[in-house]
Amino acid sequence: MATRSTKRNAKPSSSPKPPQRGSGRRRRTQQGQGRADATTTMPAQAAPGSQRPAAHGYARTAWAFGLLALAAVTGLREWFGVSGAAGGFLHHLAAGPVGMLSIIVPILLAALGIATLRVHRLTNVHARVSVGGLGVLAGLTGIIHVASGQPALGAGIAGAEGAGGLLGWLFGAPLVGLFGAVGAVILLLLLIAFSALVVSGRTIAELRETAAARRTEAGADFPTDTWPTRALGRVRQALGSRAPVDDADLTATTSLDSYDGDEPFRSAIEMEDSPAEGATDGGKAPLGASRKRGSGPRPRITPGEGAASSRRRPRGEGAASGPSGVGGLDAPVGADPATEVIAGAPSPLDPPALTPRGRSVMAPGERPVPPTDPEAVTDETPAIDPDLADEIEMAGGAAMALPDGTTYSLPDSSLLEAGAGHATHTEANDAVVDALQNVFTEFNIDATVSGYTRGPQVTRYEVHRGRGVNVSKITGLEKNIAYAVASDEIRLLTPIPGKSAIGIEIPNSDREMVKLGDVLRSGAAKKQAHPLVVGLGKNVEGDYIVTNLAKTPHMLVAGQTGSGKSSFVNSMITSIMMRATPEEVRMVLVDPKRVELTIYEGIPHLITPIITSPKKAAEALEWVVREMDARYDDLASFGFKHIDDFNKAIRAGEVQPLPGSQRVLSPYPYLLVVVDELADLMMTAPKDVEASIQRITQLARAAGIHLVLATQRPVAQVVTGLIKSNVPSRLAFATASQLDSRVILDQNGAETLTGQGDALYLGPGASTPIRVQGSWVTEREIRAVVEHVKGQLTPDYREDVVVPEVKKQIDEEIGDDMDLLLQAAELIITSQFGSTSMLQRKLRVGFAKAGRLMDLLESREVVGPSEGSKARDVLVQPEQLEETLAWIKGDGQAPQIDDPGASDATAARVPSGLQPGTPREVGLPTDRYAVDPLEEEGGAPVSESWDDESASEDSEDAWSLTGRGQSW
Ligand SMILES: Nc1ncnc2c1ncn2[C@@H]1O[C@H](COP(=O)(O)OP(=O)(O)OP(=O)(O)O)[C@@H](O)[C@H]1O
Repeated sequence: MATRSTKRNAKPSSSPKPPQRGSGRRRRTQQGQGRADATTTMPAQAAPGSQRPAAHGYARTAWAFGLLALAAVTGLREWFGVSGAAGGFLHHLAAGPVGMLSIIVPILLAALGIATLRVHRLTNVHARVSVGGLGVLAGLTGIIHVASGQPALGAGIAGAEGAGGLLGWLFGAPLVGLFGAVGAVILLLLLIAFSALVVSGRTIAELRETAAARRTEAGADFPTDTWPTRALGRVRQALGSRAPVDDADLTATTSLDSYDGDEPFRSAIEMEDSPAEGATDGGKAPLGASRKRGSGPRPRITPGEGAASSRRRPRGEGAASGPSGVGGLDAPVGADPATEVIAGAPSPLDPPALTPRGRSVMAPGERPVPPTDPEAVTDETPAIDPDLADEIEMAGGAAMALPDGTTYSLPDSSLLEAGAGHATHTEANDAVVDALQNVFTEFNIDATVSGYTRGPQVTRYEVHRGRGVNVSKITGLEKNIAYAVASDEIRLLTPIPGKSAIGIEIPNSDREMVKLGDVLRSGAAKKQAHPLVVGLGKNVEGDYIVTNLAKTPHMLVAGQTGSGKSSFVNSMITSIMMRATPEEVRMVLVDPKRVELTIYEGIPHLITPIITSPKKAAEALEWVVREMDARYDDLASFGFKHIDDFNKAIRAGEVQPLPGSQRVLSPYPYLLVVVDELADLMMTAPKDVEASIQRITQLARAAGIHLVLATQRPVAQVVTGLIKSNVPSRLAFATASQLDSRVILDQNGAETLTGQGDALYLGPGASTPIRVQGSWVTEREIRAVVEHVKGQLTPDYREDVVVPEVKKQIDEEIGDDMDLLLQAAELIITSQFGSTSMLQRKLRVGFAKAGRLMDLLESREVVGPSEGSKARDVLVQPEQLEETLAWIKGDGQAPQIDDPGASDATAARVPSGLQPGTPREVGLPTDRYAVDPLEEEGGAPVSESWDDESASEDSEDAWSLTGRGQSW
């Protein structure tokens, strides 16, 4: 934070400034290798992760070794009495402060030495352990002091050294004086207990949970409905002034401080605080004045009022004028912002009315001149703060015990890199302002570009119309504006939400990347300890945005290929790994594309291995529905409306299992179901998938189950009306057409996005989407985080999520002809007419193929063996059609053949317990139909012929014999 405020105070100035931390890093990034000399002048501690001065490293090492040496000599003296002239001094050093506990002093010194070597930055955890440890030591030495007869200090230090030392005297003597020896010991014991809790970082409720879990592991030998439990329940009831309960009513729960439904103005989105918002103009700030940024207002860039005015001031080199001056836009997207366009920006602490140069009044017609001092470029990147995990823990994140007795640690935030700085103003922006103003002048429209706010991917230019100018006149210029700024991806906002101004969003030629690490380290993310908070990105005003999936509560993510969906899904899963323990959040990942999510295989947050088969995914969704129902059953029987309240009550020990139940209640984790390609699922089992999604989305929020559905095919067949109406949050990346945009957002807009993470986010209940540049996390970062979480715990998969697939044994002979074979079987069974030539005609296949199909049907006992030119016997009844088709496909059992006559012989051949789809054993001459006899014999109909054979029996159409009406 110090870094940021330092930067904000920095005003562009020609006077040399002392180099500042953080700016050096950005300067390096921006100026590239060519400015190596500049970077070398920066202090080495400027960038986190950069090399520290050698002296600093050795000082720490020297301290560490000094402590280890002291531990060694003190240990020799205290444990073995081995020492030289310094023996007495060493003893006083160890025993003076803690008396008899001097024997543990060498161990403490050694631990301190090792910690000094290993820990490079003191965190809250270290502070907590140190304070707690000191408390334990004080309690112990105090008790020793009391137990040793409370030696007075006046009698000499030797007495104290043989008792509790100075520390024991300090704590023991006053307490004995005030409360007597027994009272003092009780207080000191309590001090020890409390300090031990502080060291462990856990609360009593958590310890109870762990103990309960251990009891379950140890078996059901621990009865839960014991008299102490009942007595405790009564005491609680009495203390809480609740209605008296009998033993059987111990399941009744107490009221919590707050319930999930208590939160007014619920919103999934969280932005950074904006203390100055509205302060400048009573809440009607023009664009830019409302920019929210950490601890200060974002500068509002106020360009000149006309293109002519821009000529009055010299422009920086490389800046062109007029529409052609949009030359900045010609720069390659993603070009190094430092070398391309970042030339200067106002200090973020300047009042909004100030120009980037810090002048308080801007003359009409003047435009801000890009300062050349790189210090003036706003570096919005928060310094790497490795305390994200600690902060989440301190903010209430539950510590998770690991099987080896240690605690699960969230990944260190330094695993996610920091991004380059954020520029609030570049020359490219000036060029666009000129171009816009020229368009208004050219078309004789009284409108002014009064300011702009630069986001990572687009800049929003604010246009104010003159008196009596119809807004539609300005919006009607959309195509001309696009032409002038040489971009077909402009987006008009009429008005900018909350402002009387028209917004024109135009892509930056010098786009910035939004690193997930920066988003998760931002104030917006730190404000919330909720484990389902994910880093969304940055909005057009440059504010970091996070969203809480628990409030979302289900999200549709869609956009054309390459638009940034998978990158968002990666950011989302990584956010969760960074902020949630597997005890808090479990995930079901569905990846029909097979490659997108493989990287997460084996993380302990998974509840089932990554699902790649669409069919299994459909089953998994059904499992989610079952899980949701089970959770609802619990909520109903314990009287809660939301899983959060239920979990809170369990943690507080306020929910007891039903009498006679051996169950140990434990909090339910949130369940996040991510489907990376919904289209694949909808193609496999549209009805089942849609029904499951509908049920989950309608009910699952209260059960702590949340769905994220991603697709690159935003069409009505995939994102059906039913799904849309139940998935309230939408994240639209660039789409190919307005139609696709409407499928996702119910409005146009996504078709104008620039791709590569540029997105519109429509929160639940919102009508206007906000534009976001999605956060970006590299595969290297993901691997580091995955490695960290996998290194601590292996996943504990639920076996019932996906039913193991019974391997189908489909005859290889069928190959690609399954569809034809099924059609042939249907024709023959429904017509009860086993004619090869009928198959030829109806399926439009050659004789050889029809014959082969007939042989395959014979092998599956659908028809009997060939009887020369006669039609074959059909062995399966029409009512067995479904069964038979399923069996041919490899599902289900072989249909029962009970034709006593014709099939006797063949029925005897059917082995019982035949595997689905397995052909029955019949000898098949492989080349029986190799040659079409029709062709071979000049077309003479020697084989079965539909007309001839059907007539051969009694010259009647055989089809009509089936009683199914007209022949085909
Ligand atoms: N937030 C982002 N920041 C910077 N670049 C991004 C971002 N998101 C995506 N990109 C760029 O766009 C490319 C495509 O993104 P991604 O793979 O996420 O798209 P997709 O929509 O999932 O495509 P597909 O459907 O084909 O998998 C990425 O390789 C990356 O170069």
